Amino acid sequence: MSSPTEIPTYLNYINGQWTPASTGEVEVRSNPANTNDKLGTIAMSSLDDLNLAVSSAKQASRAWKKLSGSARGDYLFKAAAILESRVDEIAETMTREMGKTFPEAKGETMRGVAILRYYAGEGMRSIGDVIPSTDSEALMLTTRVPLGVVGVITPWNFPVAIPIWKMAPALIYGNTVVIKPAAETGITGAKVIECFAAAGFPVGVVNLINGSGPVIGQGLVEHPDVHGITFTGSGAVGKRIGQWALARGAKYQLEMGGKNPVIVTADANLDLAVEATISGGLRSTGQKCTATSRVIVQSEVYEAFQDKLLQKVQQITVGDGMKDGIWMGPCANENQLNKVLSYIEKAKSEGGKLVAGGNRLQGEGYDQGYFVQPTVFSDVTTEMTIAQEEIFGPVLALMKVDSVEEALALANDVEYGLSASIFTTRIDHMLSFINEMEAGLVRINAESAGVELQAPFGGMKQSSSHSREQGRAAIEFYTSIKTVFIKS
Ligand SMILES: NC(=O)C1=CN([C@@H]2O[C@H](COP(=O)(O)OP(=O)(O)OC[C@H]3O[C@@H](n4cnc5c(N)ncnc54)[C@H](OP(=O)(O)O)[C@@H]3O)[C@@H](O)[C@H]2O)C=CC1
Ligand SMILES: O=C(O)CCC(=O)C(=O)O
Repeated sequence: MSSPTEIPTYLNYINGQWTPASTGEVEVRSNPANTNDKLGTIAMSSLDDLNLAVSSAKQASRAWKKLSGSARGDYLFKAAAILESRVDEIAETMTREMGKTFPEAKGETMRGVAILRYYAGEGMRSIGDVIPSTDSEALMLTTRVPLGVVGVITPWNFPVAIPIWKMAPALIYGNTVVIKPAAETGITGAKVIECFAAAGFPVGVVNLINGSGPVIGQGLVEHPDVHGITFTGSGAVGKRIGQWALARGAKYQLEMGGKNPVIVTADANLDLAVEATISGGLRSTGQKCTATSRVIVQSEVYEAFQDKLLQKVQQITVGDGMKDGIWMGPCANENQLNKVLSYIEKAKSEGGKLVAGGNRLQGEGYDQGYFVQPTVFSDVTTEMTIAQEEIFGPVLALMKVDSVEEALALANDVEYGLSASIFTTRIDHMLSFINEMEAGLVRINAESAGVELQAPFGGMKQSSSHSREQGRAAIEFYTSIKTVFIKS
């Protein structure tokens, strides 16, 4: 642990240089498992700094887009190798900066490596179609061109994977990038960019600017030289970003919240369903947009499922994610802790039956951190706040239904539509679920979280701007189609 006078300062990365903010202001980052542990400071930038970052990205754009896809891919392969070589150090920074356990942080960092390699390969794949022309002497085809400068605004909950799954496709398809990571995880963000810098990307192709959302985030969205904005975070901020971007004709992509259900039918393998509910709902302290938060169980197995679930929940070890044997870390920050505690109080006052947890953890090892017990409510009904709003914490709401039809109606009775799971052994239930569930990601006999980098990811309803990230789907956002007609 460093003393406050020794902590390092993480600068912006603009035009190939590590640069302090013109304001001279910094913000200290501390460990949510132990707030006495200070990791370092990040720059709190101004719009002047942002203008420099965007102008550097704009200047780099012409030469970057002229490179072949395979040449751009080589830079991504180099960044992947460097990130992989620093996996332990970057994962430890992530754990100390936002609380996720070290094994999870390591898994996420390796996922970043895999995403970089996947998109490096994209530089060699087809980007268009040949379309028969009505003129037999002409050739008609589509190609794709980059947007130009892409602004990337990312949250704190996946501080390596999300920046990379936005930057890697932006770069491989020929865009230059200005990223503003959540200030909450500005140091992890800076370390990711160190890997890009060390990979030797041409000056200005990748720029990092730390600062607050309302200043730097909004400034990026409103900047006339930023042609595309990709955002993951809250619905409230996302919707405003969409409006600002639309108002000036910029392309935008928003990934926002979820209120993801798991349906457990009477014929389900209950042990499997319990494992997946715990993993999907409580890993990362429930701070995933894909986290399970509603567990809709058929009445025949409701009591048996609840008993098994509670037994497993009691075994969860909560503590500092750097320690061996800890399964669940703290909430990422004080706001998150307070948000979770207030939803717990609301659930109690609205008639939810608290059957596990419900409190902030106190005592040795807990007092300097933002720890909350894994919490389960039973007898939750759909009009209750905890059945409707995203909590982003380790809280599960159990709901009882009499039929699979009722389960599906309940599962769809929210404004979100990101991910959903069903546990069943019956093919007719699987098919009803696939057809009727209003979610971008439907999973059968598997937890609601867990995204594969090569598949499209995104939500329906209020969960996204209806675009998809990751896999080949990313090309749709990061490029424009150009239709070409050639005749001699
Ligand atoms: N879908 C998901 O994966 C996520 C969902 N959330 C949900 O949002 C809740 C609140 O979390 P929070 O971190 O406050 O989420 P925000 O939506 O505020 O933050 C996400 C990103 O947007 C930036 N931002 C904030 N305000 C603006 C703005 N006016 N213009 C442009 N960018 C802005 C933030 O910057 P900065 O933080 O540096 O100010 C951060 O980089 C969570 O409890 C959870 O419910 C949160 C994170 C991820
Ligand atoms: O489930 C996952 O792996 C991805 C979750 C995610 O994208 C998010 O929480 O923002």
